[in-house]
Order: sequence, then structure tokens, then C-alpha cells
Amino acid sequence: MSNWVAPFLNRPVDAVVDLPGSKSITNRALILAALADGPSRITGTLRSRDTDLMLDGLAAIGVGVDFHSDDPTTVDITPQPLHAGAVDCGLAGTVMRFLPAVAALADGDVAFDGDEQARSRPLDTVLDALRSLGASIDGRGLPFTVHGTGSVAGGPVTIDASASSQFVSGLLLSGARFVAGVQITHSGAPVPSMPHIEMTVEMLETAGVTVDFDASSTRWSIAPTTVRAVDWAVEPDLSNAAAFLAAAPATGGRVSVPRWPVTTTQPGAAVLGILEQMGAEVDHRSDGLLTVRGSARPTAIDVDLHDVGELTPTIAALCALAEGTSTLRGITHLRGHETDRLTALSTEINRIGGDCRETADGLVITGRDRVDLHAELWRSYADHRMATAGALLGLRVEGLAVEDVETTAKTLPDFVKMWEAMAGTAS
Ligand SMILES: O=C(O)C1=C[C@@H](OP(=O)(O)O)[C@@H](O)[C@H](O)C1
Ligand SMILES: C=C(OP(=O)(O)O)C(=O)O
Repeated sequence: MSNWVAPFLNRPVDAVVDLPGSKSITNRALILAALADGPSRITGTLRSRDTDLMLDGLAAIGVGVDFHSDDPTTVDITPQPLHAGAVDCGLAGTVMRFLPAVAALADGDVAFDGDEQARSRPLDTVLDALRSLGASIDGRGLPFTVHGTGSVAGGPVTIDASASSQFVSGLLLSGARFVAGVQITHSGAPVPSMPHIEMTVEMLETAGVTVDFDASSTRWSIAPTTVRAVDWAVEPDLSNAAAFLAAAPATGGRVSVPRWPVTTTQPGAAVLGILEQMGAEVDHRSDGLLTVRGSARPTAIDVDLHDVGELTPTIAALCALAEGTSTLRGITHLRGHETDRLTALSTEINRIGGDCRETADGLVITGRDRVDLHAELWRSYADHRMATAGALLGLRVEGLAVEDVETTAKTLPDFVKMWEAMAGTAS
């Protein structure tokens, strides 16, 4: 675990940053490929801790995983009969919430564990739902064991998915393989991160699985059907792009990202509208090059991030530098992310001299001029997005060190190299 002094810039940033594949698309493509009716090739696969844990977990229960020797981002997935094994979830929500339903289809016991910090992430909803759909599972959270019998009865299930959209996505991704399919009803406060469920639905439809859903986003239904093999091309990770793009308004500079998709289900795309509201300019060229330009100091915003919670650390860091008081709403569920992100962000922003207050459903942040902020150790709480938020503030706060910067490997192992290259300080 090392402290990394983030690059400080007293000039505007000017860089092009090419991002690797999306974590969310990669881990969905891997599950769908594992359950499909034939082999699939995935290109642009993100290679990071979360996606390698998914690859390892699938391989541990029998799925064929073959990397191309000359390109580690191209992987061939061959479905095989699923058997007993052990799965390490690390701190990955997508692994701990998507793989149990796959494991229930295995013939044998599948033991799940993960990082100490993962044990406090909400999970019992998925395990209870699978039990009520006919699976046999010991445990209410990590560690737990799925006693797979080779099939899952499936059918109707009511869950409260207000703590995480991944509860719905996890059941949908395997639901077509259940004997009676799956009919999910959500009962509770609104489900967060709805675009991530839309991503699940769109990828299922691409694999030939029809999902019926209602306009109020409380019911999703899948009939038992074959999951067709698809050769997936993974888009760049737009949530990881957010911190790099925010460097433009943070320094009054310019950051471009190639291969930005014209249409996407990735919630990370919402960062563009938010940066525009904060005063940045956005340009998307026909060749896919996306550019964000900042000029004056960013302006404060009042924004509901319920649908795009994973952008919060980046936006909060920018708000700490903005002119005025910002309100970030609709993000209670962030208390169950990698860490309690509302407490972590307010603690760290206040420790460097900022002004951040937790509210019932978010944060209120009064921006400070950079001269009023001071370099302290920015703690990461084993949260990749806390580390990248620290790096963003480090561009304006000379000497700010980010603790445990290696935690960025959860979704972006090359973060330090890429950030230093963006800042023009790479050795
Ligand atoms: O399904 C997915 O790929 C994700 C869904 C969201 O989870 P929550 O609904 O728990 O916020 C998001 O925050 C996470 O980073 C990835
Ligand atoms: C919440 C996140 O991850 P996870 O998939 O582990 O929930 C995230 O990446 O911001």
C-alpha cells in the first residue's frame, strides 16, 4: 500500500486519454457468454481486479476461458457444464451479486468469499431471492455457499432493490436459464442506477433474451429461453473517463477521449451534462473523439445522482473546487458501495480544508479557492473512486498524497501511469 503524491498543475491540462473497456459491460458479457449456447469472443475486455475476479470465478466452476496470447483484452469464452468450485469476489459488487445465480445452475457446492470490507456490502436480497426461486444457499452474506443442483426452479419473486440495481441485474442475467424463467417485482424505495438495469436488458436482448418490463421500473420478466452466443465488443469505460474529463474544468484545460460511443447505456455518459452544467464545453466529433474544455473556475450545481451514483466521487471533488455551494442528491445507496462514500468524501474533503456536509440523501459542498485547500494524506478506504477523486484534487492542491493508490486496480490498473501522462508529469 503506497502513498502517491498526485501531479500538481499550475497550468491548464491538455491531453488525450484512451480508456480501456467498461467494467459493467465486460462483466455482463462474461456471464452471458458463460450461459450461452456456444462459444463467444469478447474484444476490448477490461483487464482489472473486478473483471479478472469474474473471469477466475467462471473458470473455477468450469467455464472455458482462453486469452489471446498477443492481446490480453481478447478472450474466448466456452460454456461447459458448471461444477463445484470456489469464488473470490474481492470487493466487486458485480461478482458478488451476478455470480450466485450462475452458481445455482452448477452441479455441486460453490463457496463464495471476498475482502473483509466486502462483507458489509448489501447482499442478502440476492441470496434470499435465489432461495425463494428454489436454490439452496447457506449464509446471508459473504462468506456463503451455493449448493448447486444443476437447475433452478425460477418463477416469480419480490425483492427490495433500493440498495442496489445489481440485485435486479444479477437475477435477470441468469433468469433465462431457470426452469420457469424469472418474474421480478421490486417493492420499496426507487431502484438506483436504473441505466445499469437498462444495460442488462439491452445486452440480454442482444443475446436473444426478451425482457418484458413496465414503465414504472418495478417489474421485469423473462421466459425460459436459450441465451445466444454473441461476439461482444466492449466500449471504453465512461465512468472511469469521468475523473480524467473532470481534469479539464478543474484546471481550465482540455481533455479528449477517443472512441466515445454515439449511443450507450453506460451511465458514465451523464458526466458530460453535469460538466456542462458546471461551465465546461463538450464537443463530440464524428470520428468519436470527445473533448471537454474548461475555462473559468467550475460553477456549483444542484444535481440528483440517483441514476449515476458511481460518478459521485468525481463530481464531489470538482464541487470542492467550484464557485458556490453544490448539492448532490439521491445517493443514500452510496453508503453500501466500496465504502460509505458519503462519509468518506465529507471526511476527506474537510480534512484538506474544504467544506462538505452529509445530508439524509447526499452531500452539500461549498467550494474553496485552491489556495484555501492544503495538502494532507487523502485516504482511499480501499475505494478506487475515492483514490481517483483524490488525484483530481491533487491537480490543484500541491503535494496532496493519495493513500493506497493501488486500489485503482479494481477497475483501472494503469491509473497512475495514465494520470501522470495526462498531467504531462510521466517520467
Ligand atoms: O451493474 C453494474 O455494473 C453497476 C451498478 C451500479 O451499482 P448500484 O446500483 O449498487 O449503485 C454501479 O454503481 C456499479 O458501479 C456498477
Ligand atoms: C459501486 C461500484 O462498484 P461495484 O461494481 O463494486 O458495486 C463502482 O465501481 O463505483
